[in-house]
Amino acid sequence: MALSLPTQCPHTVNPLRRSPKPALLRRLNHRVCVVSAATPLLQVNDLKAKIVESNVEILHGVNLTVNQGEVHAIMGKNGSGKSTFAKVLVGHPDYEVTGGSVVFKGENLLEMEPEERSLAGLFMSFQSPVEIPGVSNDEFLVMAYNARRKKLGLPELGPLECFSYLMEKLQLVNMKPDFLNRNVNEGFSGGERKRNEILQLAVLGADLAILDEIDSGLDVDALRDVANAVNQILTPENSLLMITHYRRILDLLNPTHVHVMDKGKIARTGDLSMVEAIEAEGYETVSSLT
Ligand SMILES: Nc1ncnc2c1ncn2[C@@H]1O[C@H](COP(=O)(O)OP(=O)(O)OP(=O)(O)O)[C@@H](O)[C@H]1O
Repeated sequence: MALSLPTQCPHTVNPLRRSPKPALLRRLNHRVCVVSAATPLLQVNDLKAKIVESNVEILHGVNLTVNQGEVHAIMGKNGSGKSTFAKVLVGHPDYEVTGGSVVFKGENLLEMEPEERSLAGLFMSFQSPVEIPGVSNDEFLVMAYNARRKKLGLPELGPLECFSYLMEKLQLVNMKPDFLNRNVNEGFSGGERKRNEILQLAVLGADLAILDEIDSGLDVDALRDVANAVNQILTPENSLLMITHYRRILDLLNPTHVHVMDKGKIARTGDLSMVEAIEAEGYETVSSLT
């Protein structure tokens, strides 16, 4: 079966979010669609990258533009390069960029160190969040948050202000305060680690949040909490790039764009209707069009 072109405008308003500033209202396929001012946040052009250790190229020319206020989902077969793409964006040392460009907020992202990328407003939640033995969650969050405030030219928060700020964010992700005293991810269950990643995102804030399979291993209540929190974190000024295999989270986060990655490239871009076709027919449907 051939995939049809999107029947839904990729800029269709997410009812759970504040509307982007409309530059133009257009009626398309009987749906009202807000075309945003389209301020680019991330511009990836023909990005190629290899594994440092083996010299094997995994990304063979990725093209992607994420504008402010957009929610993008990347799907694709196991091993198609989704996580590699996300890790290359945050500067993971296992990979070397061999071609192409990445511009983030008008700056050459590839020239920045991983820490600079984070301070510039890029956040990534890894598929398997790591433990940081000996560092408590609250110490870690306060240190990282104050570093980001410093970068933004804001004064650091003192212990009392930090405590109330962290409590507010804990409530947002529906986590118990005990988690603040525990070492980062040490002894956390798989689902607790994922929730803790969203706590980090809520505390630090981000212009672009990359969530790699944040939904894997979450029970239904945790998935709802995580999606609610992410929907509250999203504004018309920031954006989300999520990697997922499942429709459940897409229904909760209502992406403006859905991409399918295949063999290290974005093979197809559409909307949620494309996910229905994939679920019915599998990824071969998409591959056959590339
Ligand atoms: N550091 C590495 N060392 C060896 N092989 C790697 C490394 N990183 C990625 N690969 C290989 O690159 C390919 C793409 O991996 P990647 O994790 O990006 O896929 P994915 O699309 O995220 O898959 P999944 O849906 O299973 O999570 C795979 O074949 C993987 O084995």
